[in-house]
Amino acid sequence: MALVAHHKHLSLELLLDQAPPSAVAASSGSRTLSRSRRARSSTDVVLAMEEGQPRQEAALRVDGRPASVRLTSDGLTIEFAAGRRRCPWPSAAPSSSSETSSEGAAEDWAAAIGAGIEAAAAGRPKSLLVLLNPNAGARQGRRVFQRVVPLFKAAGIRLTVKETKRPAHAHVMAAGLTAEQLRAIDGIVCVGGDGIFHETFNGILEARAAAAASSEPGAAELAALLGGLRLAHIPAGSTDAVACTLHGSRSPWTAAMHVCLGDSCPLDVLRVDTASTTKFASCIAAYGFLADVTSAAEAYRFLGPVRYDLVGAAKLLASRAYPARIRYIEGEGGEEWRELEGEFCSIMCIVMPCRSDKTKKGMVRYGHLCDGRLKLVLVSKCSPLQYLRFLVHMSRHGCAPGALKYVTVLDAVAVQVEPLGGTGQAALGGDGHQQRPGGNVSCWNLDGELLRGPDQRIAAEVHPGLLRVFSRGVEQ
Ligand SMILES: Nc1ncnc2c1ncn2[C@@H]1O[C@H](COP(=O)(O)OP(=O)(O)OP(=O)(O)O)[C@@H](O)[C@H]1O
Repeated sequence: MALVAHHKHLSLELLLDQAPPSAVAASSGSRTLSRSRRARSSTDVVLAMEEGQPRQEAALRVDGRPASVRLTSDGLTIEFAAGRRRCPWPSAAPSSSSETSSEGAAEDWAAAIGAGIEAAAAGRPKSLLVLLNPNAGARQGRRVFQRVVPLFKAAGIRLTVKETKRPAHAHVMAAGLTAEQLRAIDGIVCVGGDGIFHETFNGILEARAAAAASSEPGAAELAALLGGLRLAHIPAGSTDAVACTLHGSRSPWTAAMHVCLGDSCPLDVLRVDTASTTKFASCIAAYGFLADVTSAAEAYRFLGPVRYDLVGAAKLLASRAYPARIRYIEGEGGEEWRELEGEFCSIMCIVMPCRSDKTKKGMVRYGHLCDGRLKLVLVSKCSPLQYLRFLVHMSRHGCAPGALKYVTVLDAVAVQVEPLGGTGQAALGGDGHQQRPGGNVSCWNLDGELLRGPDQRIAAEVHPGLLRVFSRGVEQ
């Protein structure tokens, strides 16, 4: 039995093994069961039922995307996501409401369609933990989240919301999730900037590694539950490179829609080891210019996101270069370590394309979410004007090999960096770097979070698909 809805812009199809009994009895051949009326959207849908078309699968899809159904006093309400050319998703899920011929028929249809959705939408989450940073970006985290809550409600998703109270709180909350708490959720939604997403997945991966290494009873289950979690980023921060890269848009509705629809894809993660700690980055590990800007901008947080532009301009004029020794294994079938040494304004290990308002096509234009590689970008010592040229070029075209003489771009799977300023050890001062006898030492910036500590030598390696995220990648 198939339920088909016709509309000039939409196709809606419900495929069921078995029709609801009373609905089948009420129909003969192909007939219109109910007529639609204008609801919250301008979409008119006519539901028609066709008999004698046995199908193997059960699904309710509108334009190929899963939809949900609710039985209200008005009749059936079918809610679905419709893409638009300029804004990928609408500001609220459009719905179509249909008047049914009788209350009994409406109930039968609601039950049948609901069963179809259950069967078709196995990947859609039912319950989510929300970690919200109210101080992210322009302190609009709560307001942004309230605007997308109706989407989660429409999709029938239960939300448990926890706000962060201080830096690193998301890390602690994620790392402290018990097996019982994890069994009750299908994923974690991070609301804020790249920082809260970074802290959350670092907490998850840290707890997962500890559980995997433990022989305690229940540790294996805990590791499996942590490994099965999907993460989402609803953008409300300063840069929001994670959401921009996962969905090609900085829209919170787009990000929320991908969660509601249960989209899922693997994401590469960079493991960064220092002598004393292990951290993970999903976007970028950067030494030099970016870390100096992030570190100095901390003092101007009250200015909001504009602090990065102001501090960035000052750091550009100062244009520091840092001596370092770099070893790397090339991405294309490489096994041997290669080595180079020099003075660099910037050393960047870019894991995902890193799209943002400043680099709309990505810092790495043709990068992937899960290709097991990073782009090693080395900007050799240069003048402020040359560095500005690099920034403008990267913002327009991304980092590509051979584009600028003083910029080296390499495909790699593993990188080791040893700062050679002074003793190779940085004691971080207020502005993130400190003059040493023998040269300067900067610090590492992982997804916008500074890697504090005296020893800035790192060994970094890409772990393909270590995380799962609510995304389908960027649709062209
Ligand atoms: N309640 C809180 N109060 C103060 N800081 C917090 C709070 N919750 C999280 N933080 C910290 O805020 C920092 C930035 O968070 P986030 O990335 O979400 O926002 P952002 O505005 O985009 O920040 P950034 O520009 O630094 O990336 C993180 O280092 C995090 O530890």
